[in-house]
Amino acid sequence: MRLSRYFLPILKETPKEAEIVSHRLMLRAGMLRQQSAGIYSWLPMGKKVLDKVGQIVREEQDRSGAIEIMMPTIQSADLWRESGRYDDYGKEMLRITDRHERDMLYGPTNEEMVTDIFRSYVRSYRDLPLNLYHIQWKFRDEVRPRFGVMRGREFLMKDAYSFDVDQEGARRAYNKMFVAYLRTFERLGLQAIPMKADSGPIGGDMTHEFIVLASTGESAVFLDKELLDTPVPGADTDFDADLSPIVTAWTSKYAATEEMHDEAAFAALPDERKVTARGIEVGHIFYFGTKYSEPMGAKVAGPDGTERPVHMGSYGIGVSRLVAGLIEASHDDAGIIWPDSVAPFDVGLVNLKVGDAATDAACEDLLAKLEAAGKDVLYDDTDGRAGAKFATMDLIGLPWQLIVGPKGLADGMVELKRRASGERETLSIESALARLT
Ligand SMILES: Nc1ncnc2c1ncn2[C@@H]1O[C@H](COS(=O)(=O)NC(=O)[C@@H](N)CS)[C@@H](O)[C@H]1O
Repeated sequence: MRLSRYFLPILKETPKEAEIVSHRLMLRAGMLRQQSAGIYSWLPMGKKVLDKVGQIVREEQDRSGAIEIMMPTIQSADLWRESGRYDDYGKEMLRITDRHERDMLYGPTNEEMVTDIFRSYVRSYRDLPLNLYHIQWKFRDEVRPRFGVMRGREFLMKDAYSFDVDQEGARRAYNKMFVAYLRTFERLGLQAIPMKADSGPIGGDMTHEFIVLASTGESAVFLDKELLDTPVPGADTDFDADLSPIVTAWTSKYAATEEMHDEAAFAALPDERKVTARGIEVGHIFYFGTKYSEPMGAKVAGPDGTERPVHMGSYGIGVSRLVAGLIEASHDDAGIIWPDSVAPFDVGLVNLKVGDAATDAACEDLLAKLEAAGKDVLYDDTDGRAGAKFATMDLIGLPWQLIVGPKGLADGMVELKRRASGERETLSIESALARLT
């Protein structure tokens, strides 16, 4: 992509309304534009990252055996009356009426709708287990949306829903999602720790929040340092095997958010293992039994022929929140530092002397070769000053900068910079291509 033909509205100043670094950097790097409180347009580079995050989430859901669907954002209030949540949900729910005066709403989540889909087709335990998910926009009329997309009103969520014949089956579904979440956040380059959450009226131990440690996190968290070294299951994980040993390894050490913190238990840890930090909740998984299947009549006939309501769980990941979370976890004073897996472009190609025939030719050749090798390149072919070009590249956080100027070219050399380490290397064009492809 040539920068001269792209749409990258970089801001020179730091927007004063942005209180946390990810909000500041997303605005300055031309990724995002606020349209109204908590509601944003995703500009080209922001959209690219959002899609890459969503794709990694999708791949790990699919790997675990979950099946993708797409439910609408607008829902009928009738479904929510069946579950009894229409009145409970309060002011967070955006309630609307259509031209026929029918009560509708912009979905904050989809338990009722997915249960309606399930009950319309599934009748037998032989059709279980089943996990349906989608990656869809939600609306929650937060009283105080803030921190940019970290706490928005319209936000992108992956929400999955599992259906099983009994609690044991539901635990297996829960464990699959637990492992899928560990893999997802690791692939995003994040250290996300599962923490026991409040299981509410359902009770039990099957509810965890996945927390990314970051200084601007909204919640205080307490954990055993050994969790930071616990291995994440590999891509060859057999999701049909018993995953409980993995879940036990991650849940048998102390980890709690403020609301669940047990000071005495934490105090029992040796000092060198006590970690107190702030965290960002990037995922939340729940088992809630027959809470929706009972009132909505989602049931299956068991092996003995008797009908029973299915046992369900729901599993959310904040896809748009993750874009901000990634920046909180990976930035420096110069700007964003994207992990390779979600970077909007793989390489920033910088032409230090646009209009100089040799430099232009070398850049065109490098662009063609890198793209032919499947690399996504942002080529800064604008005629700005070198300093401004470097500042932009550091701000937008591409993993590699390939810098081409007439002096280096005279010796057949170019400069390669690794954004994360700041390491710069002068090397031949061939060597640079070899490093990048
Ligand atoms: N206002 C918001 N802005 C951005 N992300 C949010 C917001 N509210 C929740 N999220 C993200 O969405 C994830 C799931 O949301 S949730 O409320 O915890 N869970 C659910 O909605 C369940 N129904 C999961 S299907 C959260 O872990 C968080 O990462």
